Amino acid sequence: SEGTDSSSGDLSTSLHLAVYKLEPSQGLRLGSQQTGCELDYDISSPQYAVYLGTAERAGGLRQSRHCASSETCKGSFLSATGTLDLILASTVFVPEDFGSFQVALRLSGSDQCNQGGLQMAEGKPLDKKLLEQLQAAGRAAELAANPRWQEVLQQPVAQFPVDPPGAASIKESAQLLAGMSVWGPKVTLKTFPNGMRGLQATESIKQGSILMLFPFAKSIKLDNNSPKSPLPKLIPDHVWEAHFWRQYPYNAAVVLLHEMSKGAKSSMHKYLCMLPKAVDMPWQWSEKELDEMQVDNMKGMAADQYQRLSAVWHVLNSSEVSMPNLTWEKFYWACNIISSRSFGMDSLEGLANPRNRLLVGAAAGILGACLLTACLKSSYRGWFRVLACLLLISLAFLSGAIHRVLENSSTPAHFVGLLPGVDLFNHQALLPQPDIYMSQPGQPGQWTWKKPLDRFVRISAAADLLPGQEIFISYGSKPNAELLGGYGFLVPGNIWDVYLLRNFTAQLAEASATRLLAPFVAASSHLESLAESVGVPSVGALGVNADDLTRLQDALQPLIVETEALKSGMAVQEHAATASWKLLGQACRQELAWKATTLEEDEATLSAAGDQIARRLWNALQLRIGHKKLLQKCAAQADAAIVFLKIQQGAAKTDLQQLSPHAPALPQPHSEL
Ligand SMILES: C[S@@+](CC[C@H](N)C(=O)[O-])C[C@H]1O[C@@H](n2cnc3c(N)ncnc32)[C@H](O)[C@@H]1O
Repeated sequence: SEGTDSSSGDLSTSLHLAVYKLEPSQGLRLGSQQTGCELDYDISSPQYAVYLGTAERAGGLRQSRHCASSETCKGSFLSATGTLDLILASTVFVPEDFGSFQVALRLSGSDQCNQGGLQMAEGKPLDKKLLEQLQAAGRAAELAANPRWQEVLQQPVAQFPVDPPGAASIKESAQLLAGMSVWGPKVTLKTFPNGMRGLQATESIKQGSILMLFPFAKSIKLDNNSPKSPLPKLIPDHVWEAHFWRQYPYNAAVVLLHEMSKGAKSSMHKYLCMLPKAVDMPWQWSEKELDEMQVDNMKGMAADQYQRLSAVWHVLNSSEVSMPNLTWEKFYWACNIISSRSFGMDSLEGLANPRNRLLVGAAAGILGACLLTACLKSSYRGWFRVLACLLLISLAFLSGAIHRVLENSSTPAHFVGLLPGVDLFNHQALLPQPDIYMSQPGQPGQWTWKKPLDRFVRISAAADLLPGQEIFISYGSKPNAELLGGYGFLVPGNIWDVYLLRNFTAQLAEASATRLLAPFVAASSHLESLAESVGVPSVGALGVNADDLTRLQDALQPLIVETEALKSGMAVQEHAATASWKLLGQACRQELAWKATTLEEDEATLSAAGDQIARRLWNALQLRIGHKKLLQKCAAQADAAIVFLKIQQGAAKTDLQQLSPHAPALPQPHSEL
C-alpha cells in the first residue's frame, strides 16, 4: 500500500505488514502515542542501506541502527519516556528513487500501546534536525569503517548531466540487466545525482572479492587481428581485406550493426536496448564548437575521423556489401558506441577455440574407451591388461599435458568486444586507483585471458567498497582530450590530464637560433629521444603535466650541458639547469599567451552560462580551463625550480615574490638563453 495508513486492533498479537515507497530526503515515520511500548521491526531486503531511529516527538534522536542493504534487519526499540517515532531514512547517498521496503512491525507492551495503533506517515520530509543526526551517526560509522570514503566524499561532482539518455529507462535497464547473464548480486544500476548512469554497491564488498562475473561467450566480439571477414555472407573476405575498416572501431561496429539488424531475435536484444541512443563525439561538432576547445589540432583530428568514417560508409554502401537498411546515422552511432564502451581483451587461441577443445576431448575419450575395453576383456593376456590399466590412469595426466602444450603454443589473439554489464562502470579519473580491476589481480584496468578455459570475465574489488558508493573502473590513464575524442566525455580535475606543448620544437629552435641549442635541435634524433623520455611519442609537441615537466627538464639539461661544453669547453652544469627550466617555463607561458582567452575569462563564462549551458560548450570550456590550469602549474613549477637553484647557487637576495607563479608576463624571445 502507499500513502497514509493506520491500523488498529490488537497490535500486540498481530503483525502489520506494509510496503512503502519513499522519495529522496523523505522518511517513513511510524509512531506510537504511548510510553513503555516496545516496537519490534523486521525490514526485509531493503534496496539501499537505511538508518532506523527513534525520536521523541519534540525532536532529538534517541536510538539508531544502521541496516545494510539486503540484510534482513530485525530488532526492537522501546518507547521508554515518551511517545516513539520510528524513522526510516537513507542517508549517505539519498537515492533518487528510494525503492520499496517491506516493513513488518509489532507493537507490544501494556494495553495502552494499542491505543491509537501505529501511525504511519509516508512521503513527508523528515525533520531536518533528525535527519542531520541520523546522517552524522551513519557517516561517522562509515567513515570509521573505511577512511577511503573520506576521499570519495570529497570528490567534486560534475554539474553537467554527462550521460546521453539510454534507449531504455533506468528501471527498464535494471530489469534488462537482471535478465542477462551478468552475475553481480551486490551491484545495482542507478542514475546518480549528476545525471550519469552507473553501477553502485548495494552492500559492503571486501577488497579482492569478486563482484561481477560475465560469460565471455555472451559478448559481441571479434578478433581484432584477423584478416577474415566476421560476416563473410554480408562482406566477402576480399572486400574486408582491402579496406582499413578491418581496424578498430569500424570492424566491431559492423558486427554490432549486424546484431542490431536481427531485432528482437538477437540473443543480445536486452543488452542492445540498454545502449545509449546517442554518443556525442567531437568529430560531430561544428568548426566553431571545436574552436572553443582552444586546442590546435582538434579540427584536424575531427576532420580526419570524419573522413575515415565516410570512407568506410562509402564501401558499406557499395554493391559488394549486402547490409540492407543501414543508414549513415546508424553506422556512426555503432562506431561511437564501440569507441566509447568496448573492451580490448587478449585471449589465447588454440584451446580457447571451442572446436579444438572438442577435438582434444573426443580424442581422449576414444583412446580412453579403447583402453577400458582392453582392461575389461578377459581374452587378453594378464600383462597386457595391467599395461592397459596403467595407460588408462596415465591418460588423465596425458590429457593435462596435451592441454598445457596446446596452451603454451597458442597464439594470443586480441579481441575487441562489448561486455554487457561490465560496460556500465564509469571511469575513475579523480583518484589514482579505480575501485575494481578485471580478471588479473594487481593490474587494475588491464587483463589477459590467462587460462584458455577460463570463460568468465571477472570483476574484483580493488578496495573495500561501501554500500551506496558508485563503483568506478579505469579506462586507462587518459588525458581529457583523449577521453573527449574517444569516449565523448571529460572529467574536470582529471589527474591524468596532459597538455601538448605545441611547436615545442619550434620554440627550441627559436631559443637556439642565437645561442645554446643549435646542434641539439638540428639532430632530430635527440628530440625524439627527448620526447620518448617523457613518454610522448610525437616530435614537435610535448605533453606536459607536473611529472613530465621534471622528466623533461632532466632530459633537457644534459643536452644543454653537452652542447655548451662542446662550444666553450667550460663546465656549465649550473647554467644548464637554470636554462632548461627557463625554457620550459617560457614554453608554458608562451602557450598561455597564444590562447584567445584567459583562465579567469573562461571561468567567468562557465559560471555565467549556468545550468542551461550547451553540453558541447561545457566540455570545450572544461577542457581549456583544465589546460590553462595545467600550464600555470607547470610555469609555476619551473619558476620555483629556478628560485631553488638560485638559492642553492648562493645567488642570495632572491625575491620569491618576484616570481609569482601565475604571472602572465612573457619573457622576451631569445632572452637570456
Ligand atoms: C562504458 S560507458 C559507462 C556506462 C555509461 N555511463 C552508461 O550508462 O551506459 C562509457 C560512457 O559513460 C560515460 N562516462 C563514463 N565515465 C564517466 C565519467 N567519469 N564522467 C562522465 N561521463 C562518464 C560517458 O558517456 C562514456 O561514453
